[in-house]
Amino acid sequence: MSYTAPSDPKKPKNVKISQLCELCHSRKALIKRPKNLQKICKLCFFHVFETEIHNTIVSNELFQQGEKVAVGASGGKDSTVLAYLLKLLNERHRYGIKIVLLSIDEGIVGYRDDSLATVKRNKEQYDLPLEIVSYRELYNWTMDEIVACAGVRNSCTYCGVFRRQALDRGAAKLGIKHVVTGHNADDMAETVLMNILRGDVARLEKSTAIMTQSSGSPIKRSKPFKYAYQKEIVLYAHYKKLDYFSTECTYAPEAFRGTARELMKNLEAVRPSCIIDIIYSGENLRLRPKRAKRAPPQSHIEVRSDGSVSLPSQGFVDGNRCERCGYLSSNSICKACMLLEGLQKNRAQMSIDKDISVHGAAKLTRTLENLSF
Ligand SMILES: Nc1ncnc2c1ncn2[C@@H]1O[C@H](COP(=O)(O)OP(=O)(O)OP(=O)(O)O)[C@@H](O)[C@H]1O
Repeated sequence: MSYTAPSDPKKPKNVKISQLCELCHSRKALIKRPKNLQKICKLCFFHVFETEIHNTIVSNELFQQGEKVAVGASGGKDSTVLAYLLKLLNERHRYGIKIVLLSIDEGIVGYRDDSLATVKRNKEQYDLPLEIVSYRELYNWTMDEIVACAGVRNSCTYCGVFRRQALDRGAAKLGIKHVVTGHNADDMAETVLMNILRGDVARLEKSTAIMTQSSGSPIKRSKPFKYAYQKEIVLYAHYKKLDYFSTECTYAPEAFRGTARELMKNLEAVRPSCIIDIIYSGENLRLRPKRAKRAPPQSHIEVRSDGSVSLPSQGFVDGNRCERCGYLSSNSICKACMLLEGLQKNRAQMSIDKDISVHGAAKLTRTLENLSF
């Protein structure tokens, strides 16, 4: 096939045809796309990455003109790129949305305080309003205190339940009904895999939805990065020189999620498309209709053998309010309040044990190790 000389005046000299970008055929390829191994230049990478996110937004009709949207901003790579890109695409394609950064301060010293400093800089860099809501003000606990009381094993469960509710409450405070998060394709494939491995069909059914809404809540959540590979998000942040916080959470990810993540990484190394393929499989799974007869509702918090926590399920009623905190909840008592109750009991028990302990710190350590809900 004959090669047509590019019209790009910046065409590099002394570059072999095989080294040229596979899309524009004029600039030198610098990036091997993790998604499809295509060799492309930096500008074409920016263009395809931004276009793919725009296509996801448009084809799923994520936004409406005039809508106020809160970006769940943690200061990490995903949400930083999301905030930057949404602002860019909103201006370029006139979505007509109003973007606000919404950060949750979980109270993890040496981690969240540093990442929040990044979000505060992003606020200035992108000229977007920022709202910060803390676990301390909502629950009177910080994650550091929760881990000291309940151990590190279930920290992700506490943090996940509290963060979901905190994002909802933060959005409600701002009069916003749509929260977007930086969950990416890797996160989604990992969740599908985890639910398959656990046989958790109820969660499996919902795990690939781009837009979700908790029963009883007026606030919807969406994931514009549903099809974006983590490695491409990192490359984009790197080449755009975005200011983000790259330290992992002080508390390790939930044991089983960590294993699923490792498995996903190994699969991706052999077959990069498997991330999208798993999402595609999840999207097309059709589960058998549920049988009318259901197991009696679980009335206690169960700790599974893999270390994860299962919360009791009750009859779902839309528009309900939690009897304790008064916030919208599909259950009579919301999950956050159930977890808080367990924590309060543990705190009381711990202080009794501490008082009567003859071995002081050793006894307290033993108590922490034996705690379960
Ligand atoms: N403290 C927080 N405040 C606001 N939003 C958050 C917070 N933590 C997580 N999120 C939202 O949930 C998404 C997924 O969070 P996760 O903890 O999996 O982090 P992640 O994959 O490392 O993402 P990121 O790189 O944005 O931190 C984030 O991209 C962000 O939109």
